[in-house]
Amino acid sequence: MEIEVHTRQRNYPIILEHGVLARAKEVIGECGQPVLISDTGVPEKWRNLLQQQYPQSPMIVVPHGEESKSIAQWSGILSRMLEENVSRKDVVIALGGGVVGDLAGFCAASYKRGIRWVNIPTTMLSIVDSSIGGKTAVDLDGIKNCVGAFWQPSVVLADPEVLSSLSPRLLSEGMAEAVKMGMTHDPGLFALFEHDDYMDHLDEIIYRSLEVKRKVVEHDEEENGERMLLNFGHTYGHAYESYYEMNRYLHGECVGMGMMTILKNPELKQRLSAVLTRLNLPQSCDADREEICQLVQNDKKADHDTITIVQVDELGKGHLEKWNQEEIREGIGL
Ligand SMILES: O=C(O)C(=O)C[C@@H](O)[C@H](O)[C@H](O)COP(=O)(O)O
Repeated sequence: MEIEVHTRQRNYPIILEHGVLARAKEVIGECGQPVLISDTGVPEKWRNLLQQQYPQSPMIVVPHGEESKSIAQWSGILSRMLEENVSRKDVVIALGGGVVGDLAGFCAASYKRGIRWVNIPTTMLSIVDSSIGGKTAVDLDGIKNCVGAFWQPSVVLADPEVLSSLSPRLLSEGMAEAVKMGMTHDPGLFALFEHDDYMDHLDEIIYRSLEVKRKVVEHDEEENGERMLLNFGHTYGHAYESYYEMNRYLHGECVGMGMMTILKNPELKQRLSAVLTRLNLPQSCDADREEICQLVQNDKKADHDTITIVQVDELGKGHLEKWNQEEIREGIGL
């Protein structure tokens, strides 16, 4: 199945197809001398499957984990690309989860003022969420995604087969982003998680999430309004990630806790809690609340005294609110 994403920067297809990684080269077509970027967390069989199709291309493999989304890794990869004589006609191919996509995408966005890139997500989180929309970034001084650019990929290859090698924890954290999109935009998507057989609907979960994301990105490519809704759960979620120095909880786990922190409607909160329990996702943590408030106030999206947060009072209808310092404190029960 092909989903076409229309943006001002460029239009591109998401190819959602079982087994598409095995025929990546055929689908991608002419792309100069590609540079492959992956991480040590991507099983060798997937890396080999891509490398076999591009035997002449260098594959740059960074260590697995959020620490790789750094200025040091970014600059190291750019130097390597220069060394490999990568030209403006060549293409970066990212194979991995959100970290690889964000890092490789930002390398593509910044190298020689921007070259094409292809994203091949290998985690649930990156398939349903981060691989589309063109947000590329690295972290700076503990602030997530502080340095980056909107740089849309040229093709996204979403192959659900790669999920077979994912741990249950990684699968669940990715589901958290799909749950989020259900909460803000698609009650039917959320409802799929309210039954124990949700894994039987994996393809539908992926498709519906991609459709939510596509529509939002098409309406608001650079996050001036509607796209902010995709930040549901992220304001406190990013603060939890920073508090634990990006290594105790996974991104999706923090988003789950962030949604529970911010949600006020008791009935919805109960439904979300039941879904998170089903997915084995944490709902709260022992972070110091004063420090969390401080981190929220320093969020890159805070606007001096206020921050725009996303609230959901009715399932499928996220809305934006401006919160001041006091409301941020109240939000976490201080
Ligand atoms: O694509 C978007 O827009 C999103 O907000 C998706 C988020 O789930 C994702 O975590 C995103 O990378 C966060 O972006 P940021 O702008 O808060 O750094």
